[in-house]
Amino acid sequence: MTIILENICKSYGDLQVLDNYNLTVEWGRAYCLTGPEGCGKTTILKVFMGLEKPDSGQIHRMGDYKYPTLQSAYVSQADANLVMKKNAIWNVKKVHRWASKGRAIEELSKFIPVERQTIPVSELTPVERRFVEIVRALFVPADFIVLDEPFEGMNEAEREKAKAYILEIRGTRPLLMATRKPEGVDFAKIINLE
Ligand SMILES: Nc1ncnc2c1ncn2[C@@H]1O[C@H](COP(=O)(O)OP(=O)(O)OP(=O)(O)O)[C@@H](O)[C@H]1O
Repeated sequence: MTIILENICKSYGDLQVLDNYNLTVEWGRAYCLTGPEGCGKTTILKVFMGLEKPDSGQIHRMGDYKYPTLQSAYVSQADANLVMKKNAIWNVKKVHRWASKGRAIEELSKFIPVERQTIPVSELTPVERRFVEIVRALFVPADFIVLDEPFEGMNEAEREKAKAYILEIRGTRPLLMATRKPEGVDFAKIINLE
């Protein structure tokens, strides 16, 4: 399955963020969009997932004649998918009605001590919250993996741990990520938007 963004244009008011942008994402491949703050990385991820509608241009989801969008495992920037007053287990479990609490604890325990899994995620450190977002996103099956600044704030050891977890669960699914600084991103083709 190949997903192609073709001649995508997107503006917010007077600000043109994407001007005839093209991207081909092939099955089994990993890509990392990089570039300075505000250059349009998150916008591309959202257009790719079908969360933002482009002003013009085509999105080809080949082989996907039945569904308007594909299912994405999405790690959003700045913990946008987390409910801050709820705990980590609740945030992971809510991703799917069939998700089991036992499995949520098992996965979270790879990154966060059990006693910290039951406090509101607002009281976790920013890096712990990144781990919750990653576990949450990868908890249920999806067609592809989309990561927006997944390793933000992490030291090298934390990043390597998160990376190994993501790559193991990912299998052969396509992966698209975005980051201002592609440090340690040796698993993806770097696409510089500058
Ligand atoms: N919903 C929106 N309404 C108005 N402006 C927006 C909206 N979303 C994004 N923008 C603006 O579009 C530009 C591109 O935003 P985008 O989030 O895609 O950039 P980015 O490269 O991901 O930046 P960062 O590195 O900060 O995450 C920015 O100037 C941003 O302020």
